[in-house]
Amino acid sequence: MGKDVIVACDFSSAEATFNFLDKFENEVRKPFVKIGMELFYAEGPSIVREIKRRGHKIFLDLKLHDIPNTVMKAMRVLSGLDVDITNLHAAGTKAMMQAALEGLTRPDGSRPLLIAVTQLTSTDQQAMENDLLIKEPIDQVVMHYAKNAMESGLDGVVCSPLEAGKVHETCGHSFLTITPGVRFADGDIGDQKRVMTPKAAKEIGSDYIVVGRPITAAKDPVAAYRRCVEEFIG
Ligand SMILES: O=C(O)c1cc(=O)[nH]c(=O)n1[C@@H]1O[C@H](COP(=O)(O)O)[C@@H](O)[C@H]1O
Repeated sequence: MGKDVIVACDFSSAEATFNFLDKFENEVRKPFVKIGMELFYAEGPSIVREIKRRGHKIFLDLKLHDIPNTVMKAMRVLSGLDVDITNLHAAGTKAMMQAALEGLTRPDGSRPLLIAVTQLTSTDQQAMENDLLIKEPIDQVVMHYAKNAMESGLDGVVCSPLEAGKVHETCGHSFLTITPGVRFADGDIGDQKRVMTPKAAKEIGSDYIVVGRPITAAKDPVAAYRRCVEEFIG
């Protein structure tokens, strides 16, 4: 899979999601779709099958974080869904990540890509220090979690584009960086803290950008998607 723009379909129903995806029917590049907690909790596994049937690649973003046995068994269930990428929190430890990988691997050896969330892009240094009591600089924490994920056999991390270059330096260029926290230069940041433009994310070497509201809340979502593709892929 090459560089791509992943569209976060943070909607509360299948109807709203398909109304949105219908707008992209004539696009040459079919959007890579992220299904997150809101949509998955509302519609269940059937939404994954329906979006897949329409020919979209899928990143199932449920951010698992629990004891290793629970995550292993949950991942075993998710391995029955035909998704391309799924994720968990690196903070769950290496033991949890290894158990997740075991659960996600199907009897024939195939599996979706497994990606670890490092520090959420809505977290800044101040929140890390005050709320989480983590005193190290945020990029060092991200690199440490990225190394843990790599040593656990995962395929990459979710981080801010700000950290993507350093993750590749630390973990190699085939270790994927999937980067939310993306905003146009003239856009509203909202609850995100560590942000970059699609163009800057390209320059720093992100493999995928994840973009939600700048596309879903735009007056013309297709134009906003094309702008992301143009800036990030060219
Ligand atoms: O795992 C994620 O996708 C994720 C991790 C992270 O650190 N930050 C983050 O924003 N996300 C997701 O990326 C999307 C970003 O959406 P917007 O802020 O609307 O562009 C949301 O669906 C988030 O759940």
